[in-house]
Amino acid sequence: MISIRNLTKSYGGHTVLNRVSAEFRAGRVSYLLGPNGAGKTTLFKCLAGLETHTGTVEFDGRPLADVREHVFPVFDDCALYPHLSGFENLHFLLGRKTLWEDVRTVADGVLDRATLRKPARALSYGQRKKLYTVGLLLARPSYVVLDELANGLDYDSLQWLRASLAQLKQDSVVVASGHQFDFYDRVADDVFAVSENGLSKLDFNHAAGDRLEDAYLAHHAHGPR
Ligand SMILES: Nc1ncnc2c1ncn2[C@@H]1O[C@H](COP(=O)(O)OP(=O)(O)OP(=O)(O)O)[C@@H](O)[C@H]1O
Repeated sequence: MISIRNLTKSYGGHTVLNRVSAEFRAGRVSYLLGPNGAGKTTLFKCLAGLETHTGTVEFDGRPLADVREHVFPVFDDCALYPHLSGFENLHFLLGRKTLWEDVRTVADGVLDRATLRKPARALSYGQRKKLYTVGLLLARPSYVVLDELANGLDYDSLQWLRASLAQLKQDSVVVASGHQFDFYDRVADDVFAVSENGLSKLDFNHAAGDRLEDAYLAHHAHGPR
C-alpha cells in the first residue's frame, strides 16, 4: 500500500495540493482523474521523490528511500536516451541487459525487434510509451506510478495495455492518471478526484457497471468548486 498523509505541495505562493491524504492499495489500480492543472503529475512527482513536499508518503510503512528501486514511475514524456537504441534504453530502465526473447514474452506483437533496434530519437510517441510498458512488465515493480500512459496508443495497443495492467496489479500497487475515461472505465478499481487542492475518493464500482464520466460529473456537481 502507498499511504499519503497530509501532503502539501506549493510552487512559490501557489498551493497545488493542500493536506491531502489517501491510500492506494495493492492488487488494485487506483485511478486519479481531474482537470488539466489540478495536480495529478505533481502528486506523482511527490510519490517518486522528484519534488519536495510536507506531509508523509509511505510504501508499506517504509519511506521512499528504503524502496526506491521498487518504485517505477512513468511520466507522459517517457524520457529516453535519444542516441541509444530501444534495447539499450531498456537496459537503463531495468538495470540489466534485455534480450529480444525477454521482450517477446511480454510485448505480444505490439513492439517488434526492428523498432527496438532503432535509436530512441526515431521512435514515435506511442512506441516510446510501449517501450516503457515493456520495461514495466519485465521489471515487475512493487509500486507503479503511471502518468497518462494510455495517451497516444492505438486500438490494439490499448487492449494490450489493459491486459498488461491487469497482470501488473496482481503483485503491485498501481496508481494511474489519464483523461481517457472510456479506457479507464474497465481498468480502474479505486477512483480519486484531484481538484481544488484536494484529493477525494469517489464512489465507483466497475463490476457494477459504473462509468467514470458519471462519477466525474457527479463529483463536479457536488464536490468543491
Ligand atoms: N515546476 C513547476 N513550477 C511552478 N508551477 C508548476 C510546476 N509544475 C506544475 N506547476 C503547476 O502546478 C499545477 C498542477 O500541475 P500538474 O502538472 O500537476 O497538473 P495535472 O493535473 O497533471 O495536469 P494535466 O491534466 O494537464 O496533465 C499547475 O497549475 C501547474 O502550472
